Amino acid sequence: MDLNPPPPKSWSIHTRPEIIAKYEIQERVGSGAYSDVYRARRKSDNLEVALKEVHDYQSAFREIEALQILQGTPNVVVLHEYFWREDEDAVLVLEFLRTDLATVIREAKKGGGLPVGEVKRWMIQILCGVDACHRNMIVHRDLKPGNLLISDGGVLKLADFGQARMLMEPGYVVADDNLQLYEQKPLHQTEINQTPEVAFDAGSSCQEGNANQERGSVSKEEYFREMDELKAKISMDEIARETNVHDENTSCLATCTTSDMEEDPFKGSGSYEPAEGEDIKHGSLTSCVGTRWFRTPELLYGSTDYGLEVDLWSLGCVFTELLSLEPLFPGNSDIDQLSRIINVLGNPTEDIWPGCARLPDYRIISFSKVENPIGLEGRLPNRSPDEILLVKKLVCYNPASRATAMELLHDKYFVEEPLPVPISELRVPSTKSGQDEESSGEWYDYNDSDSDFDEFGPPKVTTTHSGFSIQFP
Ligand SMILES: Nc1ncnc2c1ncn2[C@@H]1O[C@H](COP(=O)(O)OP(=O)(O)OP(=O)(O)O)[C@@H](O)[C@H]1O
Repeated sequence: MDLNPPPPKSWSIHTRPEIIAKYEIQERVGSGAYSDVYRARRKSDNLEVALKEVHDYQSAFREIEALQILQGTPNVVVLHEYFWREDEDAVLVLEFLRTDLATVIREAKKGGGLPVGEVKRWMIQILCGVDACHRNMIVHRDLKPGNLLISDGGVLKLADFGQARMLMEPGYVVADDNLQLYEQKPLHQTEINQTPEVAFDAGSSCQEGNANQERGSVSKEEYFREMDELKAKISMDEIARETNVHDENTSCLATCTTSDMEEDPFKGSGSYEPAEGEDIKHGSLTSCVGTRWFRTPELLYGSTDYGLEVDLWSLGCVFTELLSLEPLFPGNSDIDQLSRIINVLGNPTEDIWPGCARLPDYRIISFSKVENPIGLEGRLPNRSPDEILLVKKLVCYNPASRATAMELLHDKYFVEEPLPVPISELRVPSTKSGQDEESSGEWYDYNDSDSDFDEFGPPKVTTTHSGFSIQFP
């Protein structure tokens, strides 16, 4: 007897003729804030794929745009094609990746740790993926172990570009004097899925008579023209929606304006709204991005003109987790998140982080002086000085001081013994287990445990001309 309930008939993906004509949908394998993901087989050649149905327009647009630009990059998930008809959710056809780095970490914790050679190989692959994004001026904004998917052969791929932003016009690629290392990155070509032809369903299907017509690969110019048309269409829709989205200068913490005083001031801390209302031309981005545990201090203090460096902080948190098998800053609210960071790194000041005092929420929330911050050494007690140094290059207050992905790829850590193991020797879990941030069951393990927030006692809230200020004793 089959104990699994039949899938609800209302799932729109099951009723889309253009999709079921080409793909046999097998099971739902995951869901996120804006999407449902299904495992499926392409009928023509039996290829296993992931169908990601994205329920948010902007998130779908961002993911498609970023993945198109990054196509052919070995450490970024492959987008085979996508379907996007008017008035329906976008469905992205992605290569299917069975597991992720969160599962690797969880398994390692159960099974006695990760050998240094494996840690290095995972790190190199992540760095190659992030470097490819940053060369194209794409900021991912949601790097975390659960978004680093892994193929059966051990190739790690950045995924979930729903919050990604392009910081420059498409086509801009950062030059690098030393491309050699990037090209020589020690990936095994045979293990890399060949990038398939990308078919554009969106542009054609929006036009009468062309629905569901694949057109094969198109030139870059044609692609950007299509994207421009799509953007114009989206912006019309957004006008209607922007009346009730975040103000572009409003941070998660800064939901605490005077008019919101009757509401819980920490309400915004769990909010991961898509970055609507952003004005990239004027350098204004939302600070409500990413998953809290991996979110930078500048975002927590409400910055709206940040850059690629936000990914580098997240990368440092991921690396620390690979080394310690514990999340570095598992905050349970944005304020708790900041307090955990301050307990490790000390209070941020203009001396170590020029410009911090000008961040929107820097004066709104102040913490008592932490006399003896435990430092990253304290969070990585059994790791080598080289490993701690590597993490320090990323997990530092001043965004300008964070090392780039390319700089880290050149770090001597990766060429010293023990050397990174070949990809074929990585131990790859055969399935995925749960999620890696506060929405997961694991969150409860951290929720009441060592929250530094508990130590602060009740905050003192004072009304100011711009809102209010919160002082922790
Ligand atoms: N290509 C893929 N192959 C296999 N599983 C995938 C693939 N892409 C996504 N998934 C799984 O589907 C789930 C949701 O995917 P994803 O994180 O991309 O969606 P999201 O709505 O953007 O999520 P989030 O809430 O993290 O922003 C995750 O568990 C992820 O591991």
